[in-house]
Amino acid sequence: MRAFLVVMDSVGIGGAPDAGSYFNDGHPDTGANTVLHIAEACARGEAEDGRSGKLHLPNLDALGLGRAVELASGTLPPGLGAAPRGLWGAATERSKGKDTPSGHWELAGLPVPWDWHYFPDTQPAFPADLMAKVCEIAGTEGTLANCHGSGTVMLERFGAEHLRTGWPICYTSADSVFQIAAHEESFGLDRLLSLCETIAPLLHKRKVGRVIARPFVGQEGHFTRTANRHDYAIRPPEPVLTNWVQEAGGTVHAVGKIGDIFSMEGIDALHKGDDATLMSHLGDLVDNSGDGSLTFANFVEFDSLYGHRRNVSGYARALEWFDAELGRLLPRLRKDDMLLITADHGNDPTWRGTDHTRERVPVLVAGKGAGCAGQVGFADVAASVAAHLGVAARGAGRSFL
Ligand SMILES: O=P(O)(O)O[C@H]1O[C@H](CO)[C@@H](O)[C@H]1O
Ligand SMILES: [Mn+2]
Ligand SMILES: [Mn+2]
Repeated sequence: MRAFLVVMDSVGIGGAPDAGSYFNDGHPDTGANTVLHIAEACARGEAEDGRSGKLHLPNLDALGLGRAVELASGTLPPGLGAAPRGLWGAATERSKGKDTPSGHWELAGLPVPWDWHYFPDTQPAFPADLMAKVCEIAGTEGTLANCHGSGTVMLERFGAEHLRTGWPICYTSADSVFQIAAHEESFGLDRLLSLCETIAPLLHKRKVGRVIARPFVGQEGHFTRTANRHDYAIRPPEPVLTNWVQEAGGTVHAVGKIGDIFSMEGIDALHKGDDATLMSHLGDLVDNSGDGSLTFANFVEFDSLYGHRRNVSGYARALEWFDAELGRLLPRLRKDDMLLITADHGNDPTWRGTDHTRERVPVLVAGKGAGCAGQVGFADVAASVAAHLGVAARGAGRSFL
């Protein structure tokens, strides 16, 4: 018996009761709904780049995706809504944060027990003592940006100046993050990573969730970010699902960003790469992982390549790719395995701004029961995975199995 917990990063389904307390460009997230709005854009023929027509997700829908959107938000997305054959529901987050660590920690049984520190959307956004420390560690006379912004826009605005001055580009978002972009060759990748690692404890002490290194390459007008991004995240303050499973003797495989998000807490093996590579790692683990193991996977490209970039066609393509891959994975599960698909927050590509959107998320379970689990909490996911593996859950949730 094994468990596969798969997070489709940012694949929200609307309906969050507290969406009005979260913002994009100063406007509340009320009404944001990632899956519904993508499906509606597809049905209107407005997502035709590299794909065509209605959103086609037969495998996710057969697990209950369409019905989960309806349960979460009251509207059935066009093209979805088949009668689910497994156990399905919608989960509501209670942590005060619509970012990746908040979502994943709560899915792993630990609602965030504090208020994250967010930097104000002012210029400068960062306190002077912090920037002085960055300069001291980097050995530069100054820094660039010092504001809220989208990473690709930051490179367009400050990339050339960065090459001229050698100063690191420091920016943030609606999340509790401190991001540093620097050129891999002219500034140096190792130097950027060591700067981020050295400054991280100072930020963590102030309850900033993550320092993110954002290396890039290229010349003015053609800057591109590389896969060498690295997140330095606060360590979860209490044991989470990965620890519970590991302490009970099960092997824990982390696929994708999971290692970073949990600071490697309770993780035995790490499998990294772009989403296509991660899917082949997940396939290998479905074929070969041992009895009692937990595989915890995050597929980030929905969010990083399409959600933040407000690219509706790209997001639809990524969903359709994932769905087709899922169709190849499901028949390979063993009869007592459970595969649970969920998400960590929303990132509605039709919404204003470039930040995440506060939403409910789908809970789609293959291999374990059938029917509607109803409205559940994020932490109930951890309790259910633990229950399936026969491991004692110590978190805030209750099993819906
Ligand atoms: O715009 P980019 O640099 O992709 O940054 C995004 O990525 C961060 C971490 O997921 C988010 O907080 C958002 O700022
Ligand atoms: Mn995320
Ligand atoms: Mn994101």
